[in-house]
Amino acid sequence: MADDQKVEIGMELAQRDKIKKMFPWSVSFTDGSPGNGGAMGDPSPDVVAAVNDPKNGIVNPAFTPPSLLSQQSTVWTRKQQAVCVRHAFKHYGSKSNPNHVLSNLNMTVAKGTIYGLLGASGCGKTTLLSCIVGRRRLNTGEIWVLGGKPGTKGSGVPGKRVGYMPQEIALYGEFSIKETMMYFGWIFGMETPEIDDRLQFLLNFLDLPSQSRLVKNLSGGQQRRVSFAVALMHDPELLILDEPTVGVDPLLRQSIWNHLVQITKDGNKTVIITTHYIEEARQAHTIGLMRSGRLLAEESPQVLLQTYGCQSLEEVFLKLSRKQGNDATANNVPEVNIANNISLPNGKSVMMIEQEDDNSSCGDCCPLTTKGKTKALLQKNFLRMWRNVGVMLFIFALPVMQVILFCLAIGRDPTGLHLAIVNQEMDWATKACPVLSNCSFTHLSCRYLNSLPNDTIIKDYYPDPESAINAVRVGDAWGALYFTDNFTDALVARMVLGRDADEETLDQSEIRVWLDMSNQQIGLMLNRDLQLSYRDFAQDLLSTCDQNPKIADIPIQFKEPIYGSNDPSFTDFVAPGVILTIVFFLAVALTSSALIIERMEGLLDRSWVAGVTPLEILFSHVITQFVVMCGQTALVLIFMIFVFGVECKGDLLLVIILTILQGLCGMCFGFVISAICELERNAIQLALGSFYPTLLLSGVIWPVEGMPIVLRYISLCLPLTMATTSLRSILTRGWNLVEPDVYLGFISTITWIVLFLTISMLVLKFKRG
Ligand SMILES: Nc1ncnc2c1ncn2[C@@H]1O[C@H](COP(=O)(O)OP(=O)(O)OP(=O)(O)O)[C@@H](O)[C@H]1O
Repeated sequence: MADDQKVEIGMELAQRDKIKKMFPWSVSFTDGSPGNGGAMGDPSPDVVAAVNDPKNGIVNPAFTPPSLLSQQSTVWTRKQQAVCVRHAFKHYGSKSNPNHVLSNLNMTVAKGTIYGLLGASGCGKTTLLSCIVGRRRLNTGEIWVLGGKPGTKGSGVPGKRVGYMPQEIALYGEFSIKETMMYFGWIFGMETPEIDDRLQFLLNFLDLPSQSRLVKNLSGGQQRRVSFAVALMHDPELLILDEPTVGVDPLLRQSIWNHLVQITKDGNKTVIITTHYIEEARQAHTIGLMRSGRLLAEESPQVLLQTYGCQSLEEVFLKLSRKQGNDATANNVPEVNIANNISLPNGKSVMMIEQEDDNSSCGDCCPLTTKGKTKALLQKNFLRMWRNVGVMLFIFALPVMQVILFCLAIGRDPTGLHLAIVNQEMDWATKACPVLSNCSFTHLSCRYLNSLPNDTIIKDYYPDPESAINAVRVGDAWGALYFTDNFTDALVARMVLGRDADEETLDQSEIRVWLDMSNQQIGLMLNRDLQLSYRDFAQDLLSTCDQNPKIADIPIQFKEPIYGSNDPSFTDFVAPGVILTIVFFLAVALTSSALIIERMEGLLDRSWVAGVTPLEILFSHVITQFVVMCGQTALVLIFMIFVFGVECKGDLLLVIILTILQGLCGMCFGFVISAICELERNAIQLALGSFYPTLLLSGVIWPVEGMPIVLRYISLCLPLTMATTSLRSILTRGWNLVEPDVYLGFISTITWIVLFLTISMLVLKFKRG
């Protein structure tokens, strides 16, 4: 050990004794030896005063520029450290198969210094920084940042006291450099002119291209510099930079380091920086050499070089790594804990008093104004949408297209259906219906055939029943009709004789039909048309013969329906559900990946670290989506009701409100997906996967009353079911809010909105592990 170091340690010990004697109840010292560490409760004002009192031979570096520090040793309280990490453990993966990344790591960053965190790839540097800025939480251990634990009121994070440059680029590609700066500047509560000034400085300093260039069009190195500029934007107290010099040319790298040295000179700014260029870290005041989740050493570069007798920091690192490797092989991994004995820029050692933070001393960490942040977040959401033409088209063209396709493709009666007809009364050779000699009309079979709707049915004539049935079998026709050669006489006899008609007469007067019922819609429609045509034919016949046409009817008379029409269409039944499904799932599609994309690009974390809360992020998305939703709802309803004439008997305002609420509900469901899923792929799978079950179970395409009883209850619990019933009641029955069927749809939708929002809030809040 060098002589001057021995002297310092002697001085430190003397000072420890001095303070211990003065304030034995409130302080303790840690020196890395087991059992000699830990916090000791709140500092007494006397301790703080004594610590700051030059008469005690103690200087607080928070108030003294490191460069001006004298030969005295220094005692710091935890409040005066920029960052302090104690016994940090962090693992990824499950408890049964954990990947240990931080293992009992201690780290102390003195205020007003540059701390270079060095280590091999994958040793846990980014994880450590993520925990410091509150992006992740330790499994055990403690972290203090600027006097408070990350995430608490007293800490600098999240908030404007910290500038964070993550390893990912974490910038919005659709933004120009200026828009990027505006966004983060507003989030940090800066005024626009202030941002402009700072922007000009950063453009020059970091040699950035024109401020109007879009970030996505910049080179990788330029993007990293913009990311660095964002961290510097608000001139924070603590800069945490994860590899800011990657992809930066040596000249600019040097000027970045010069800048860092410059800003830390007056002792008010602190920098933690990771870099793979180990030698550039010589300019740091303290170097933390990290390997396998712990610090091998934490000292000034000069002390490290001297202590290990090396020419370069790389050599020191290799030496320490080998040493740790050997120790680990011997199953005796040493814990290098020099965190309580910190080196200052002037090469002096500093002791630390372990002292709990005082959260009330928040000072300048007051919350940022929500107004600026909301402005920034809203502008960001709209700008991202506006710059992305595909998204814009998706947002407004897709609902219109879906409505048009629905109205054109669904609910209309099929046409052009082939029927194989065998009419043995007809002249097969001429395919003509001879006029009866004793009557003014043709055979009744021909007359009946003429009454069939021509647009629906195409008549194909066959000579015998076998060939007609075969035509159905091979798919040439949807059904076969057979008239006996005595059909007309038999039918007349049947009508005249009534109940006295014999079996043969009844048999001969029957029209025999074989239908292909493999397609229910077509089968049922042919069945209906054949029967309705018979009724018309029979009524016509009876009136020709001066008889009451009513005799042809079955004795059930359907009066004018109370709701709907006598000829209801499938479109009327499905339209309400389709309107809501379109709006609901478009909202799901839009939002289900919104947060994931930001999270994957590191943007969500960056905004969080800057002080944006999950609530504010959700709120900004809700507002943006609401505007979009109004546009989509207007388009869907205009096309459905005014262009395609879907009936709306009720209050249009209720229809609009319910549709918008359903859109909001879909959006909130999208947020839940977005919050739960890590990957966009998973979110898409979940959103698509939920589409069909919801559609099938919500009574959109088939009445809920047709489901087994258990499914009915499940169905009623889904967000679309009651809303669909409600909308259907408004549109087709003209009901208003006093009817249970209507107001239950509103209540169910609002309940789901609240539920989804709460779930996404909770997931967003507690997800960071
Ligand atoms: N989200 C995660 N889930 C699981 N493992 C992770 C996750 N993030 C990091 N790891 C693992 O933790 C270890 C440390 O990663 P970290 O990114 O902290 O290293 P690093 O020192 O920053 O590396 P580099 O210098 O290459 O950036 C690595 O083994 C990495 O694979």
